[in-house]
Amino acid sequence: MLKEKVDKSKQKTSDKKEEKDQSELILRVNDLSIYYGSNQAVKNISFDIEKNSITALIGPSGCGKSTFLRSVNRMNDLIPISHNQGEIIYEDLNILDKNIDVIALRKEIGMVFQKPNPFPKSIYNNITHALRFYGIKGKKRLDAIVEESLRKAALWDEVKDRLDQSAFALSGGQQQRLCIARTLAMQPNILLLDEPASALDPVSNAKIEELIFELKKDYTIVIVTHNMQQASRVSDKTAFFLNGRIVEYDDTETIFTNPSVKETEDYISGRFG
Ligand SMILES: Nc1ncnc2c1ncn2[C@@H]1O[C@H](COP(=O)(O)OP(=O)(O)OP(=O)(O)O)[C@@H](O)[C@H]1O
Repeated sequence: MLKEKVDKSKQKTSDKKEEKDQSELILRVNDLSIYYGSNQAVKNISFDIEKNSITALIGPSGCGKSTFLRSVNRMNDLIPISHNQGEIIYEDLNILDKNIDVIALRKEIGMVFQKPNPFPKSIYNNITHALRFYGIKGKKRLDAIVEESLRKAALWDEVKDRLDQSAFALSGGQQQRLCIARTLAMQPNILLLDEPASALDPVSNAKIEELIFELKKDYTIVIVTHNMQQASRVSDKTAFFLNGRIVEYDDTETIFTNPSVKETEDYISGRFG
């Protein structure tokens, strides 16, 4: 759908090998810089994200992780002083291109925030709200999507008998799984998770972590986390951000057992940040 909205001819590449390589990648970040006014929060970062992988973004507070994450589904557009340079290539299109249909983009690239933010509606309507906005109708169809998304978010068994109750009657952990279900209902390709478990109790935290691992089969996940154990347990790749730059990006196992940069080692061993 997103592809229909821009001039495809400009974006095509004729290089077959490159096409093959790209088919295994879902995002390619090229020389991306993001500013708030004159403050450069993200500085010339370049890296690739593979399909159906979990990528953890780690680094001390204020180093640009959330700013980068928000740029992937254009949430930074909501901050008037924010502007950027460079590219984030998704399906041969530059997400940052002004001609991109941002509504369609956010359907394909969903985001879940640190604090659960359900709508002041029933559990059922939390899931169907956006579906109706996108023209998906019919009780049978909506019922099926509600059940499927709640099952995927490991919440169905806990709420199936009270779908008409307010989402606010759920615990924080359940509310966060509802927010994940709401995002999954849109059938996204990529899930952006900004510290999705950090505001939750340890049991809910563990449930979300288990869920993230499960979801990897069907989605590409990019997660910002301050929890080093969590990053090392769930992710395939880890990017270490420092002062707006990616200092090291590698397989998670390498980052956590044999990092090549001293700052990475200092950070993951708790010596700063
Ligand atoms: N809405 C905003 N307006 C202006 N500056 C912002 C805004 N959001 C973030 N910044 C600035 O951008 C820089 C990077 O912030 P960002 O929130 O991306 O870091 P972070 O690594 O995600 O931090 P944390 O781990 O604490 O969430 C910081 O200097 C921050 O002050």
